[in-house]
Amino acid sequence: MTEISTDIVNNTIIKRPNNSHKGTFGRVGIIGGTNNFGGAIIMASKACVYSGAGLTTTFTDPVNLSSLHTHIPEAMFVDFNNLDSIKAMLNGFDVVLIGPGLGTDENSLTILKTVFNNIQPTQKLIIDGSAITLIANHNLDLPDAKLIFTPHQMEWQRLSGIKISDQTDENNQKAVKKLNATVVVKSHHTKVYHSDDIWTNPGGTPAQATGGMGDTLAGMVAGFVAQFSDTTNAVLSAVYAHSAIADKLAENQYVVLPTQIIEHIPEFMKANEKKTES
Ligand SMILES: NC(=O)C1=CN([C@@H]2O[C@H](COP(=O)(O)OP(=O)(O)OC[C@H]3O[C@@H](n4cnc5c(N)ncnc54)[C@H](OP(=O)(O)O)[C@@H]3O)[C@@H](O)[C@H]2O)[C@@H](O)CC1
Ligand SMILES: Nc1ncnc2c1ncn2[C@@H]1O[C@H](COP(=O)(O)OP(=O)(O)O)[C@@H](O)[C@H]1O
Ligand SMILES: [Mg+2]
Repeated sequence: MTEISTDIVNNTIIKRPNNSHKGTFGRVGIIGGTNNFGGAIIMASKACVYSGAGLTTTFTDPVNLSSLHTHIPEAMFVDFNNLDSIKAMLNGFDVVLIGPGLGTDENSLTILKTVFNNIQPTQKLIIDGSAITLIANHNLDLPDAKLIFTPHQMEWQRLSGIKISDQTDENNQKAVKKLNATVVVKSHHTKVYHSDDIWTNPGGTPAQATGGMGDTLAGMVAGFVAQFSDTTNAVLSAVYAHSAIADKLAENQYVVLPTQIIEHIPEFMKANEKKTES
């Protein structure tokens, strides 16, 4: 087991090339936010944009539209009930994130199945929150894509069948290999599993125990994976950055809000960028 180091982070966040444009930094589609979970998709979308993704499109319930644009006008909007739009647009994304606030009703299931049936093997698909619960509840087959899961311990129990008390590295790793995915098992001491490798996140604080904290992480993972070529290192760097920002804020705050973490992402990335252009 390896601790995620600042070396990984500093070598992942590259200095941006001068001859770049928004297309250089990835196109991301983010899907979720039923009418009662609009905050989740707004936080995920904002975290993705603030992490530097070039173009972010949010597929959500139309009830969230004005709120989404008030908080993050940089994100584009598509009605997630329009399955034809999902089908037509999905393959234009480098990265798709599905699940924050998606909900677990029939409509949510239909949206998830539409994504699974249309995603391509070359695309990166991040699966979080309700989408994980839906896969477990309906025993869904996973699509052929580059899969990244970001469950908390109960979502991991639902997906893997491993009770929280039995979630040892050995048991988790066996389940991860069957999924053929990168898995971020979130807790007060988050671990990242990929093939034979296991990383532990050195940071994190109970000041982070607020709804929306994982939605924010999922958006950061999407933004990092969209920009940085080594996908595993991008995931590790997002996990590290999320808690490192929180730890810093917690020096002076009893509670750290997800939206406060989001505001500090660009500053963290600047302080931790690679010193030479690559
Ligand atoms: N503002 C918004 O729009 C928000 C929208 N949200 C959206 O809501 C959807 C549902 O997600 P969810 O995580 O809230 O509910 P669920 O999947 O039932 O899991 C909770 C159960 O798991 C248990 N548990 C055990 N270990 C745990 C651990 N380490 N971390 C966390 N939980 C742990 C826990 O145990 P307990 O706390 O009761 O002890 C409880 O029994 C999802 O789409 C999400 O994106 C939220 O993000 C909130 C803000
Ligand atoms: N006590 C804690 N110490 C460190 N990190 C925590 C603690 N409690 C929660 N977190 C972090 O907050 C996030 C919670 O994710 P999740 O439960 O999916 O939140 P939500 O779905 O409400 O957005 C994870 O990244 C987890 O590691
Ligand atoms: Mg969550």
